[in-house]
Amino acid sequence: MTHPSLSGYPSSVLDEVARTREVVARLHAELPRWGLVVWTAGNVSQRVLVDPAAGPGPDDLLVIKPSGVTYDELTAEAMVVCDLEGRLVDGDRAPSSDTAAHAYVYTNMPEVGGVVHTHSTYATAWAARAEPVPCVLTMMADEFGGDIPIGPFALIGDDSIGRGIVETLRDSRSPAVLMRNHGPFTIGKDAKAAVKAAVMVEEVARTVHISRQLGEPLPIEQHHVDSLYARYQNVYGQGAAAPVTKEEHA
Ligand SMILES: O=C(CO)[C@@H](O)[C@@H](O)COP(=O)(O)O
Repeated sequence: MTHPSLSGYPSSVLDEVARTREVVARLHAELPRWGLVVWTAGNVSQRVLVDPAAGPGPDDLLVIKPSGVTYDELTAEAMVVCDLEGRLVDGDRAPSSDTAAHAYVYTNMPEVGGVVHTHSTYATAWAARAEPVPCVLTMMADEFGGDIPIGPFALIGDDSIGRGIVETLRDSRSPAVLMRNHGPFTIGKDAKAAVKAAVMVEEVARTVHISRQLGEPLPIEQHHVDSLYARYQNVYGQGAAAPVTKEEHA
C-alpha cells in the first residue's frame, strides 16, 4: 500500500494546508491560555477542503498536532496532516492519538470544519459523573441551545470516540459533548469555533457546579431557550444591523 503524501495535490491545496497549519498551531496555544489542558493533554484540528468547489468530502485532509508534544513546541511546522482514514500524509511525527476520532467526525458530519478535545477540569468532572450540564444559564441557551449532552464511554485507539461524538451531536444543537469518564469534545464550522465552544463549556460547567453548591439552579423554559439560541446564533455581535447614527435620527 502506497504511503499517502502531499505530492500530487494542486498548489491551491498545498497553500491551504500551509495556512491551516498556522491557524491550528495558533489555536493550540489557546488551550493552555484558557486553562483547559495540562502538559500534553488536548488537541485541535481543522479540515482542509481538497475540492472547495465540491465542498466537504471523504478526500479532505485534516491538520492536527503531533501526539504527546508539549504546547511550547507546537509550531506551524510541527503540525501534521492526515487523511480522513486517519493516515499520516505529511509530518515527521506521529499524529494525535485522537486523530481517528477527529477524522470520523469530519467524515460523518460534513458541516464540521473544526474539532477540539480537552480535559478541562469542571467539564471533565461532569463527564466523570455522566450527568448532562442542565441549561440553567442564558449563556448556555445562547451557545449550546440546551443541556450539554453526555457521550458514551469509549476507549481510545479506533473510531469509538468519534462514533460517540457523532451519535450524540448529530441531532443536537450543542457544539459540545462530554464523553463519559473522559472529557469534552467540541465541534464548529472551523477550529476557532470549536475552541470557543471548548472555552464556553468549561465556563458553564464551572458556573453550574458552583450554583449547585448554593442550592438547586432554576431551569429556563424551553421557549425562552429557543428564542435566546435563535437570537445569539443569528443576531449577536456585529451581525446585527448597524446602529442608527444621530444624523439618521435627524
Ligand atoms: O485524552 C486523550 C486521548 O483521548 C489524551 O491523551 C489527549 O488529550 C492528548 O493526546 P495527544 O497528545 O493529542 O495524542
